[in-house]
Amino acid sequence: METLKVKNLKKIYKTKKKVIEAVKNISFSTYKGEIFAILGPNGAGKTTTIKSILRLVIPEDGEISVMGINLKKHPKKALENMSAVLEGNRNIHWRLTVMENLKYFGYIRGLGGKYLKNRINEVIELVELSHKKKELAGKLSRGMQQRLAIAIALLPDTPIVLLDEPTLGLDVESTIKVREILKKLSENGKTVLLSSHDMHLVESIADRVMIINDGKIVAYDKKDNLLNAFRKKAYKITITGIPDKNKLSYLQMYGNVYHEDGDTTLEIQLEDIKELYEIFDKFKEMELELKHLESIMVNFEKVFVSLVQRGKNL
Ligand SMILES: Nc1ncnc2c1ncn2[C@@H]1O[C@H](COP(=O)(O)OP(=O)(O)OP(=O)(O)O)[C@@H](O)[C@H]1O
Repeated sequence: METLKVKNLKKIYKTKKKVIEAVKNISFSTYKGEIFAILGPNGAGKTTTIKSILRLVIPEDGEISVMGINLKKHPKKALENMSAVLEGNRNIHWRLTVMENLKYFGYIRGLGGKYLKNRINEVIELVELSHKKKELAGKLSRGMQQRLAIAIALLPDTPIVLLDEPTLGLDVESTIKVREILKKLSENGKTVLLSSHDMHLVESIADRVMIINDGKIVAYDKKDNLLNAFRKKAYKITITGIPDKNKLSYLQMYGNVYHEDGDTTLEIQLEDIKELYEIFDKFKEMELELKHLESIMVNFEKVFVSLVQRGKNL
């Protein structure tokens, strides 16, 4: 079931000095029970996309619907279906305890009575902060504060949860905890939309990924498809021995060359698998002996760097 639909989103910021096209023309959908990650370098437009969905910024163009409800026409109704954890610590009150924070923000959101009491117990357990109920939020570790912010956002039990850089600045242990929480949310049928720089987070939990750069979509697919497409085109070729300088510089035109156990290894990325056969023909011609061929192990970081920083297409 489609939960969010974003079509041709455009957002321009105008400052005195310049006009910034933060989001140029972005379209995507999210579905029930999935973790959808927006990945991109600094300034790519991730936060702007999330804020547009939450109507915290008003886009110049595009259509957004939330659970089938048009956000522009029925903002209140559409927004009721989403909760969000934005960057920074402003989501919690440092001078209130964990419990007080949950009650306070629950009341602000119009929740109360039995529902709020039960829901507080559920979310506090989910984020594993039951043992810190009476602790001042300001005294918690950064990771626990983030878990509290997530718990607060979850109080209204909405079908969609948006998180901007949920693991930014967290240590490894807290990152793993947040990862587990997000996984549980998706297993419970929620749509989890997150933005991140954190390749490990995306690799470990995202179902689908949208990579954006400079306000535009660079890739939009299932995470496994992105990894597989890349895997098919990245190879490590070992050549027997160490060829002369001329042949070495020829190899270097193709990619990264290094020596290992008296042999020579070439790492290449191909646009098309056909190129591999052309390379083998050329090797024959140059009397280079092919010893071994294997696909390179790829992680998401490699996919990301290749797509964004080198501007290569899969
Ligand atoms: N309020 C604003 N006024 C002017 N320009 C802005 C504003 N907010 C964002 N921008 C600019 O819009 C572009 C996209 O910013 P955005 O914060 O959406 O990117 P991001 O991918 O979330 O990056 P980061 O990871 O650094 O937060 C950047 O060039 C940024 O400088």
